[in-house]
Amino acid sequence: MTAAEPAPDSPLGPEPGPEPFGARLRRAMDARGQLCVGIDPHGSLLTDWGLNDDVAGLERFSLTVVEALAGSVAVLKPQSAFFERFGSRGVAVLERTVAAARQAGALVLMDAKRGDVGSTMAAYAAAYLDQDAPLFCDAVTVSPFLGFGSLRPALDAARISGAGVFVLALTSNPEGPEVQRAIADDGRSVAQVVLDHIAAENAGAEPLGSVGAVIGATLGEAGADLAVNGPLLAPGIGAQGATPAGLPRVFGDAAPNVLPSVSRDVLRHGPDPVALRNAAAAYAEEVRTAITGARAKHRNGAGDGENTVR
Ligand SMILES: O=C(O)c1cc(=O)[nH]c(=O)n1[C@@H]1O[C@H](COP(=O)(O)O)[C@@H](O)[C@H]1O
Repeated sequence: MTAAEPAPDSPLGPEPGPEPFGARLRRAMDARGQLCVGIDPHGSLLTDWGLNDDVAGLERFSLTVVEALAGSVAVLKPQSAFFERFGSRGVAVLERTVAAARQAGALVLMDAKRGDVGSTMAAYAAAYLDQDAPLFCDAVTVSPFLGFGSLRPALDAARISGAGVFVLALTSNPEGPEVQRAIADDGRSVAQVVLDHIAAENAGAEPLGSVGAVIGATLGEAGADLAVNGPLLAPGIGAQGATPAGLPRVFGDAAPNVLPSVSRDVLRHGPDPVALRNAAAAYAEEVRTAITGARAKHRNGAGDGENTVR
């Protein structure tokens, strides 16, 4: 029995669990727009902001982004690597960044891309998806390339704590296809196998499942069935060359569930909080225009549909 289930003989029925991540994300995207801003404290950005590339600079940078954006952007996505490079003091800054962002009303997606054998995956789940953990987040990115089943401890922990899990499927980097487009024994691509597992996890969830897929906005077209009933994190906008206008072509009918993500192309506007906020708001508006425009076109019978090819 998991912590979310009632005792079989309980006269009280099930305790209401925490609200699932998918429902919280849907509400946040409806209220704030479909946009995730990455907190990626590159050394070069710290320098451009007039900060030292040290722990104090890291903290100033990260908390400035939180202060500027956590009240208006649906999701903030700290990239763990940029904090880990400073060792335990960097991780302490990451803890404070996550806490401040959640406190200010943003959902926090930890970009950690963890993946390991199931027994070790349980420890990663304990690190990010247990409500009592110092680094507890609303969601975390994970890698399925040790087999989707190896992610089970994270999927179970997320369900119990009302958190989300974003599974890499078709990443934005040019090296991804050699693994992700490889064809499995049954004729599906590896990415499609991952997507089908995600769809099974999200079956019946309303308004949106809590297991997401990572699909690069850079792909041009997905070439996979993206109907997973879950959020689709779409990194690669801005510095990697993708644009909000290109989203309908990649995501087709799944566009309402897309969470486009931008890091450097928003962060470069700092340290002025107003400039950061304006840059994020401009992206959120571009996304809204692209997605509502594509829906209107679809209603008039000219939908894209490229995303449904297997
Ligand atoms: O999981 C991710 O967020 C991710 C997946 C992916 O396929 N491509 C990708 O760029 N990312 C992350 O998204 C961010 C992109 O940053 P920018 O290129 O500066 O917008 C980085 O933190 C990447 O690690």
